[in-house]
Amino acid sequence: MNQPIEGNEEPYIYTGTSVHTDTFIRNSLRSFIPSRFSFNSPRLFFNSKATESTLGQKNPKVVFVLGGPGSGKGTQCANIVEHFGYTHLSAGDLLRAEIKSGSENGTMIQNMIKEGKIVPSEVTIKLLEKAILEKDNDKFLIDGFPRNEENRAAFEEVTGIVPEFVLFFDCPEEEMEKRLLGRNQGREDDNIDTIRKRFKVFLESSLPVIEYYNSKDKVRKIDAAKPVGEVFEVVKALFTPVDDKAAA
Ligand SMILES: Nc1ncnc2c1ncn2[C@@H]1O[C@H](COP(=O)(O)OP(=O)(O)O)[C@@H](O)[C@H]1O
Ligand SMILES: O=c1ccn([C@@H]2O[C@H](COP(=O)(O)OP(=O)(O)O)[C@@H](O)[C@H]2O)c(=O)[nH]1
Repeated sequence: MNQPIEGNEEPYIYTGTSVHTDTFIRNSLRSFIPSRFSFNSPRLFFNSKATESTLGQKNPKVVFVLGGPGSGKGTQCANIVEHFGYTHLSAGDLLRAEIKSGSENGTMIQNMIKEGKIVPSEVTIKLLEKAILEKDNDKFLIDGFPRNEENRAAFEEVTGIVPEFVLFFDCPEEEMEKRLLGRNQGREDDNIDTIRKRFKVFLESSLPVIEYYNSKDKVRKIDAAKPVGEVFEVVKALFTPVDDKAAA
């Protein structure tokens, strides 16, 4: 028992079955697993994910909150946090904090935001990962990310996270424009020139992400042009477990 099979000198790491069963599985898998996977990292096989997650053991539940600039994402996230115990991570807030912290990427991020452009995925994903690891919670609202297909694919690849669902706040441009011009948070990008650029980026780059998730039946589209309370009534129903609804 427990003798390595001849010709198999690899260290035994996987502890799920006996050595023989494990060696048999590994030898059987060897013929069709692509060579880029290392047999020294059994976790890559016995995990359902294609690559090792940068989040280690953490496997949080994530809801993406998407919608045009000014559609009310931040406002509704605050309500969801209060009622349902999620942690709110706004990608835009994390990027603005990074500028303020004096980081080496600060100037680049500031210029991108001023132009309404999408910051490189690598930067945003690192900030999101760090925030997820820092918080002692396993339920996150990720607000304003992914903003393009590259963001989406890179995040899934790096973290292994697939969202539970995607909240999409659908709002006409005139309404969003009015809200952004009245937001009054001293944001450098809430001026009419940058707002127009952000709308264009939303239509060209962010809507395809929503279409992608729609094709996977993950999008919950909400009419965000209504007053805050009415929008939240609809949002609330999406977060309330089915059992609770039946009991109510
Ligand atoms: N349903 C709503 N009706 C009217 N104003 C709203 C509504 N939701 C948000 N606002 C206001 O519009 C502005 C933009 O909302 P915000 O939540 O910051 O949007 P986003 O995070 O999508 O950019 C804020 O000043 C907010 O108070
Ligand atoms: O994942 C993100 C989120 C935000 N941004 C930048 O931050 C700006 C503001 O985004 P935020 O979500 O804070 O505000 P919104 O435009 O939705 O009102 C965007 O226009 C982008 O320039 C980015 O590059 N990547």
